[in-house]
Amino acid sequence: MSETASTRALQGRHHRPSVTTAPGLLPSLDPLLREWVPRQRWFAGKGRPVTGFDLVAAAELLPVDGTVDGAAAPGLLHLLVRARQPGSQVRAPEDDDCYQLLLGVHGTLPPRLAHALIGRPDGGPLAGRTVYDALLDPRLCTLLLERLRVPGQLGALRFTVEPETSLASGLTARPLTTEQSNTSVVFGDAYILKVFRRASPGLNPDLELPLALARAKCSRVPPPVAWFESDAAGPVTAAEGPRHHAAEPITLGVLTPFLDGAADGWQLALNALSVRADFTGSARALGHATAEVHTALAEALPTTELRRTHLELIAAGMAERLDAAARAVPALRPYRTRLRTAFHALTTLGRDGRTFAAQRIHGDLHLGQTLRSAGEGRWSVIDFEGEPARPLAERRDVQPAVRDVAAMLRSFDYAARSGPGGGDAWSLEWARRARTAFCRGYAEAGGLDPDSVPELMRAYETDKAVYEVLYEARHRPDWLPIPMAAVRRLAGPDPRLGTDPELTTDPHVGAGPDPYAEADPEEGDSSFTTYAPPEDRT
Ligand SMILES: Nc1ncnc2c1ncn2[C@@H]1O[C@H](COP(=O)(O)OP(=O)(O)O)[C@@H](O)[C@H]1O
Ligand SMILES: O=P(O)(O)O[C@H]1O[C@H](CO)[C@@H](O[C@H]2O[C@H](CO)[C@@H](O)[C@H](O)[C@H]2O)[C@H](O)[C@H]1O
Repeated sequence: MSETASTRALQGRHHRPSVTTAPGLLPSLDPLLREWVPRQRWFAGKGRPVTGFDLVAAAELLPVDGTVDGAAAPGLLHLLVRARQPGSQVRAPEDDDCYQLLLGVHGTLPPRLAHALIGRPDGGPLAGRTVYDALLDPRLCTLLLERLRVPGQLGALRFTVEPETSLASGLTARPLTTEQSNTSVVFGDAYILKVFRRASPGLNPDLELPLALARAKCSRVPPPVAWFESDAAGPVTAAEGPRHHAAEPITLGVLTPFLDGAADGWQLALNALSVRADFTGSARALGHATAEVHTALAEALPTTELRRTHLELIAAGMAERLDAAARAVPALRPYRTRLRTAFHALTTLGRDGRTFAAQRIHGDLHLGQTLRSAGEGRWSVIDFEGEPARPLAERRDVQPAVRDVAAMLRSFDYAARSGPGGGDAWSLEWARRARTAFCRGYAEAGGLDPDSVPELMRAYETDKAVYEVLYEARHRPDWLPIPMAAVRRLAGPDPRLGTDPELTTDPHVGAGPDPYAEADPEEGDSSFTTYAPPEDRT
């Protein structure tokens, strides 16, 4: 759409009461949303019925009865709704979540948007019209970008542009169709807008950390150029933390430069596995990039020293998550006692007087959160939101940086087990070498050598594997065997059953060679096809 047409569409607002204040709006949408929301990939409360929605905030971004050049034009509604999910036996952090919805409203839906259909309300102010997911409609996405280009306020919505930034206009929108926890739209290969689906009061780390990194001149993370927030103080659940968060704005979406042609680390790893190619050069460069990000975060944002009480609390949190996961996933139960030894080890360290540095970290680092640029082959890190299921306050807390390292090590294991080799001996050795190379790169670039903190690494890798078990059980049950294999490995041998063969290469249980002490990953290994990724030049 041209700039003039999109500007006209934004200005085509009629002076009449907004449909968002009509009392029947949410009741009329309720049955449609109850059917549609739980089917969405981003819906966090899977497995528990939704009995209704409460309206937290609503805004009419484009009038529902607007016209452009005399023709009816789709309306655009912005809603924050809280999903009621009562009667759950286990209270998970995401209970009664608030979701951000962008709804297109039109007379009829063109066939190209059939996949975006939500439904046709029977009554209320939208009776007889078609309501659909606006983020799947390129035309409405382009208009959303126009709104984002202009700093200002619309009701509770606030739009901000980073100072001294001029945003291109009239760019064609391309909604992303990849599997993700939120919804992203690419604009003309210049920007990508990430629209957060779960709306938690408080600054989202996916805005906070990239902004801090950009201001600290760290070039490993695409810098936010514009964002939008809501000042609506909706109902707050215990899961979201202390009440004072209700007064904080809710981060709703962030626009960053799009790294055109970049390939994500997950795909690159699977490609390497499919041709039986070594990945150590890439993994090592990724370790460098991760250490650079950690160093910049430690310089830009508060840090602390974790002592006995902190370590006890961390270990207790890990044990609680293990118990909650074991309640939800019975397959985890036989390993519970042995997994806990990793957490006890942390407590013991604290009691022995050991301390560890803590800082802001990525919080959910895995290969899919890394992008390698097309030309230089330079790694960038994205998606600083943290683990989506954790409360925001916890995701914004300082933590040992090696938690990210442990999470990335899990990702190499995931790639080896889900890739073409399906976890055969060659693939597992590929993962072991990639893990070693990543740790080496991380230490070389100034990160804490993971080999120097084996107890911390084991505890965080265990905690991550437990998180993954729950994540897969909820979202991708077919993938459950992958973290369960790690659980078996990390639990160590069952004294009643003897040694698990996989333990011979485990880094943390002391049963096999220490991969962090491995020879130079760049040294050839005849069992590997040589793989030469473009050099990371920084
Ligand atoms: N700046 C960017 N440039 C290019 N692609 C990006 C960029 N940011 C995100 N992506 C792509 O969008 C996908 C989803 O982004 P991500 O932030 O991980 O969303 P989510 O948290 O919803 O999973 C990523 O896997 C990546 O392929
Ligand atoms: O990328 P998200 O922020 O949505 O993270 C969630 O989904 C991830 C999967 O898409 C999940 O990651 C797990 O699977 C990955 C392979 O798909 C693997 O590389 C990771 O190591 C593994 O943890 C992530 O845990 C979850 O929070």
